[in-house]
Amino acid sequence: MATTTRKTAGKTAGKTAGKTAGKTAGKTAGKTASRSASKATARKQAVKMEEAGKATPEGMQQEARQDSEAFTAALSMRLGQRVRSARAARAMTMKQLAEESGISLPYLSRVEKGDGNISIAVLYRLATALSLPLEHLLSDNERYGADYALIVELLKRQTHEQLSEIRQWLADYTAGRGGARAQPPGSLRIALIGLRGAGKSTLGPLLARQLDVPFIELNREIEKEAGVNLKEIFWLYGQAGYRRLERRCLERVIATYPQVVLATGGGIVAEPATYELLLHSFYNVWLKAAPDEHFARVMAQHDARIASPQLQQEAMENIHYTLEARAELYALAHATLDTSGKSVQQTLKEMTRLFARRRAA
Ligand SMILES: Nc1ncnc2c1ncn2[C@@H]1O[C@H](COP(=O)(O)OP(=O)(O)OP(=O)(O)O)[C@@H](O)[C@H]1O
Ligand SMILES: O=C(O)C1=C[C@@H](O)[C@@H](O)[C@H](O)C1
Ligand SMILES: [Mg+2]
Repeated sequence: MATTTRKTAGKTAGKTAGKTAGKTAGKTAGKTASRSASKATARKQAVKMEEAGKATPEGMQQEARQDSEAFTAALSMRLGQRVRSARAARAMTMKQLAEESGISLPYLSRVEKGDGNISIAVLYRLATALSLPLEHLLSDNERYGADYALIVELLKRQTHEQLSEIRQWLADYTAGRGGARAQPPGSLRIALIGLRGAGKSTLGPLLARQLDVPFIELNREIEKEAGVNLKEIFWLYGQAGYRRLERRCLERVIATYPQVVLATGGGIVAEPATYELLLHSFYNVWLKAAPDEHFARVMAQHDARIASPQLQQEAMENIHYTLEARAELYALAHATLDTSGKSVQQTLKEMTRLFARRRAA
């Protein structure tokens, strides 16, 4: 009885929401003739993107800059295809899915055709009715084949420690199968990672001199590649453009230097594909410091730029929350050196000891 009541209530709420969403979408589309014409053009472009294989996240991001309507249409189409194929895999009719999810049949039909500006609440109801995690409908996992979804499920059942081992094992396994990224025998690629003021640019050249290997500052390589400075790169190409250049330059450093000390940009760890490549191809050292120390060091370097108390407060807060958000990622490094309360020379000594041990091992 209780279940029936809950189901009915859910259905009614769902139907209303679905209908409203449908109506709103309908109203918007039908408002003016020119709007529906541009919608049709967007859909045509979306089909072209699909045919040209550009409906990948990267392709869509590029296209998005050119035409955001085509991007939205391509996204809706993909979503519709995923709903349709998940429904088909469960041998559910459209009517059954509409009933189970509490979404009106005409609206579901539009969603499946890629013609519904679907809300997250409706999407959640569809995912629940299909007994799928919400992200399944949003991600482009189908690109990776049927094994991928099963591997993800397997991984979800592992502990953090087991996942760490599995990642390492996978890295070795792919390297053993000719992965070009592995460190060749005798190679000594060291990457320094950490937040602003960690000491990557200060300690990097000192360590490289001691080990008698080249020192590379990744941000300088990125500037050389782009032909403009970092500030202009962000201004011209945005964060995503910077990340693409970062990836390309990292690949070039790997291909060029079997031995190197690399100072990375602080945000490299937030880009999973690039960070995986870095972890895979370098011995990574996290230069760790307390947030207050990061702040004091950055202040000492740029005090003219953050002179007002309000800006100082903002900078301090920024360091705190960025470090908190990245700590788990930085901690994946092969070694961590806590530099808080230590001089440059003390930290350098610790690094030297670390690599003497590694070479001896
Ligand atoms: N133990 C220490 N290790 C490293 N640097 C230290 C230490 N103590 C003080 N410093 C000072 O902290 C500053 C570190 O700045 P540095 O530019 O090397 O950081 P970074 O990691 O390259 O930052 P960014 O991400 O902004 O490039 C330098 O001025 C350095 O002298
Ligand atoms: O910590 C960061 O997010 C960044 C640090 C810089 O080195 C650059 O890599 C970029 O400005 C981003
Ligand atoms: Mg630096």
